[in-house]
Amino acid sequence: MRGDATRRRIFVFTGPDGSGRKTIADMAGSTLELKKVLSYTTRERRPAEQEGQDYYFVEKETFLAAERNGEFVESVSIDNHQYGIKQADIERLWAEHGFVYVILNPQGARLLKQRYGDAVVRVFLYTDRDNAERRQRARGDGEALIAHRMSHYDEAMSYLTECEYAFENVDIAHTVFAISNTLERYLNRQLLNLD
Ligand SMILES: Nc1ncnc2c1ncn2[C@@H]1O[C@H](COP(=O)(O)OP(=O)(O)OP(=O)(O)O)[C@@H](O)[C@H]1O
Ligand SMILES: Nc1nc2c(ncn2[C@@H]2O[C@H](COP(=O)(O)O)[C@@H](O)[C@H]2O)c(=O)[nH]1
Repeated sequence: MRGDATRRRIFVFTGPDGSGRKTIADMAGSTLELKKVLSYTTRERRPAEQEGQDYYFVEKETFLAAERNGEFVESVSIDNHQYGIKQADIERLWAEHGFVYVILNPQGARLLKQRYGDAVVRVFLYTDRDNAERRQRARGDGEALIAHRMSHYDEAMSYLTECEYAFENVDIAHTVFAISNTLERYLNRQLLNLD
């Protein structure tokens, strides 16, 4: 059975802003056929984003009611917006698919690890400050927002040593290949355990 405790893993992609977490997580997730656990957020949807594919976009009142109801396994406030992952979503996808992934900031990654222990495998992605800034600028982010995010760069980087794996994301294809190889071994190990 795919969802039993020995086959459940949640791969958490984390790291500083601009390191390429979303890009790499979605490519590695697709390569390894992992299911994505979507976050709920109160921030506005960006033009390129789709409801139910990038996030579940909800009103603040809806988010807070779910939070009071204990539905989130972790929730954080970033730049006055709420973000969170629901326990029911993780457990449903575990039951259906076994191997899932999420994209979280280091604070959320830490909370998820506390909650699910060995089922959580954290993949820390990083790049140097110049690259992180350049990438945000290249996608059109404003200077004030970039400066604000970069003020958290050192704090986010300090989480690297707590994570199970860390990869410098220089070349996208190379990074996805290295991560997929690493996590593939995880999936195979689980398959062998069942034999
Ligand atoms: N190795 C890479 N080389 C060049 N550009 C990259 C690389 N990885 C990602 N990018 C680009 O950098 C930008 C930021 O990537 P992404 O959105 O995946 O980062 P993130 O860590 O999720 O950051 P944020 O939370 O700020 O969105 C995107 O435009 C993406 O296409
Ligand atoms: N702890 C959590 N962090 C989350 C969640 N969903 C996204 N994120 C992180 O938020 C920031 C901003 O994301 P953006 O899409 O608004 O640019 C980024 O660091 C994400 O990784 C969540 O549910 N919990």
